[in-house]
Amino acid sequence: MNGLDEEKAYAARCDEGLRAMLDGARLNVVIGEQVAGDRYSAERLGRHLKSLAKELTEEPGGPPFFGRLEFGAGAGAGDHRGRRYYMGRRHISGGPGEPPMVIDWRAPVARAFYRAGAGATFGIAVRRRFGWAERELTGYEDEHLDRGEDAGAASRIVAAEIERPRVGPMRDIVATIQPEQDELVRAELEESICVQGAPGTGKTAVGLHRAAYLLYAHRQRLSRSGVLVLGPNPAFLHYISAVLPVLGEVDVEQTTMERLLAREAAPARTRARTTAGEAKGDIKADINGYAEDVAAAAAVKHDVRMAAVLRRALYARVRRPEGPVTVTDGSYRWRVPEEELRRIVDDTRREAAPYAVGRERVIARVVAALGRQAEARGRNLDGVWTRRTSRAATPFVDAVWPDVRPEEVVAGVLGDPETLARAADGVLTPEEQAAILWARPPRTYRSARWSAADLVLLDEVAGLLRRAPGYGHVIVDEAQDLSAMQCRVVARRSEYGSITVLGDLAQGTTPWAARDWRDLLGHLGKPEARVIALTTGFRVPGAVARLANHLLDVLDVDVPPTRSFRADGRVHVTRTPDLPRATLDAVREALRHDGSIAVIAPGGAVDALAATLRGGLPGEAVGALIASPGEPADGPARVTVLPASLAKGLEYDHVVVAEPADIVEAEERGLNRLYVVLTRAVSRLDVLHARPLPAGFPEPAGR
Ligand SMILES: Nc1ncnc2c1ncn2[C@@H]1O[C@H](COP(=O)(O)OP(=O)(O)OP(=O)(O)O)[C@@H](O)[C@H]1O
Repeated sequence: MNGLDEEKAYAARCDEGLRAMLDGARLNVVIGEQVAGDRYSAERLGRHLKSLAKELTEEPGGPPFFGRLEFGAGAGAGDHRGRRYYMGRRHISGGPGEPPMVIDWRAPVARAFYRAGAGATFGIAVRRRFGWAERELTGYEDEHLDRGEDAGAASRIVAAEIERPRVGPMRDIVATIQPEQDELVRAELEESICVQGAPGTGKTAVGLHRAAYLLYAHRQRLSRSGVLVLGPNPAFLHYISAVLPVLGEVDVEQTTMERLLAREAAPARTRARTTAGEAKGDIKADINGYAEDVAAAAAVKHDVRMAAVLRRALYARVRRPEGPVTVTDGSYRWRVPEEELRRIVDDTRREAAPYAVGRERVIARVVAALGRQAEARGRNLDGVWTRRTSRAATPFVDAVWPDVRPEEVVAGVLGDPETLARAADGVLTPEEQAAILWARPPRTYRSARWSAADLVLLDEVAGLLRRAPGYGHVIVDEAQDLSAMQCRVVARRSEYGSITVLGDLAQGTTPWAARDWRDLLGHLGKPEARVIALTTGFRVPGAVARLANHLLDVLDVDVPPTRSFRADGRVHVTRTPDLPRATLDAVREALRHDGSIAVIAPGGAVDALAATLRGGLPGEAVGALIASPGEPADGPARVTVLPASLAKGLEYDHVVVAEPADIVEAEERGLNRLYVVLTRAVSRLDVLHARPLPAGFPEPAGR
């Protein structure tokens, strides 16, 4: 048998091993349900075994391994001296008493697979990478690290994986994680990190693999507290949704800021209208019927000063006690004098506990003061007495420290000029106050119609009222677009956990997008987080990277340019008098190649372009002419038409950009939007324009 046949035979044994594990897990579920001593333990054991079986069943039929390590006999190999390990997406057990057939890519020894090079071999003699076509093992590549060989990223198999045409949702990168990415994936759970990465450097990939790694390394802790992944929009979530399940992790919550807030909010808040405009991040949406000042209102609502305004508005409800509290208790009357009540309220405020906790404390302290008098007269202070006295003291507490809902506070601020003026005095200018005031306030807070920005304000107040439990780890993608107030939403959910912040200052497109990571990290509650730059692009080819780097010069952000990993690919910039016709021609040309195709245009032009393409393309390509990106392109239909505002985070083999000048002019950070759009291309980029190219766009000559 030659080497490849031997490896194929091993792969076949691994498949059997995996099947045996699955059968065993299924059997255990059955036995577990029958053998447990009592119903409680039967249920617990059953649940545990079922989740193990589910994890195994979620495993798609991918290759059982992607790499192999052979450690040398030298001291550098430590405990691994002379051993051989296969690396795969998941662990495959050997027979009883035998070592595992495949080691999980997250196990400690796998670190050597990703990081070793001729400079630091980690004791490895030979690193082998396997090439697969679907389930068929097609070849392998050896690097004799002990002889100074180190193909690194120039490995044929690594290059083929990175340059492959893209179809459907995002895939995992476990076979080809690069050393600088692995460092981030395996950063300690306690450490919060911020990854500034140029387009296509693998930020999203790193974030998702970090989630999978942390769940492996800290399973118990994180299965209690949870891991949350926040993405920019539902299309992006759809695009990334398959990665973690493929890695065996099915319990990670992946959502957007709006969905998180709408779900966690009280029923009244879920009536928030997230209009199509707002979902796109286009804040010209109609909030409370007054479209004109919406951009100005959103800018103020997302400003961190709103936190101070809301705090003041909430605590303005706390009143100075007037008069004593008296409670009749049988033939006695107990009395707490006004002076003592004032002390209780003042002391409680000084303690700065959440508002609802403060209220509980005031009740408890008033009851304790009454109790001291009762006890002195020999009363027995049992539970009944305490409950009755608490009830008697409640009208007083309602007057000085009222129970309140977040909706009441926010509606008070947005709906009543006087309340707002008091809370915002010296914080917001009169113009800013006018910008956020409802012109037609609702009759009560219950009938208020909230905007996406209002959800953030409601969450801020909810956070002032009581502390939310939070997550063990939060991963925030496209974080540069978060406002200060949105950062505080994340901070509240990761106060006792850590975060991974992923983003690119050059891709900031919201009016409040960050220009400096330190400010943003401060708002996220992790000012000390390490900021690491990734600069090697694995998506865009060299020609696209050069074009994007040109644009970077005029974007006014301090980020390093991209170096493309790839020499292939091409860019065509074409002036045309007939944009729809030229788009159709470009898509026809693109259909001659493999992979996905996107036509990215200003929002207003999408419908007309889609209609043109539908009219001019063969039937089978038409099925996927959709405005919702990220959906798997089934069959031969491979074309997506999407607005520039939805392109963030996505990638397509062939990208046709229609009219860059219109994309730039459509919004305040239009040039950043264009930068995002241009960097979606994996292989080929067509830029079509009828109007002159926007300022900052390099002249076509020379490319
Ligand atoms: N080590 C790697 N091996 C193979 N493919 C990789 C690697 N790193 C990244 N990629 C691929 O490169 C592409 C870009 O990665 P990803 O989307 O994570 O980048 P990003 O930095 O989030 O990009 P953007 O800022 O543009 O959204 C993806 O297809 C990803 O799978």
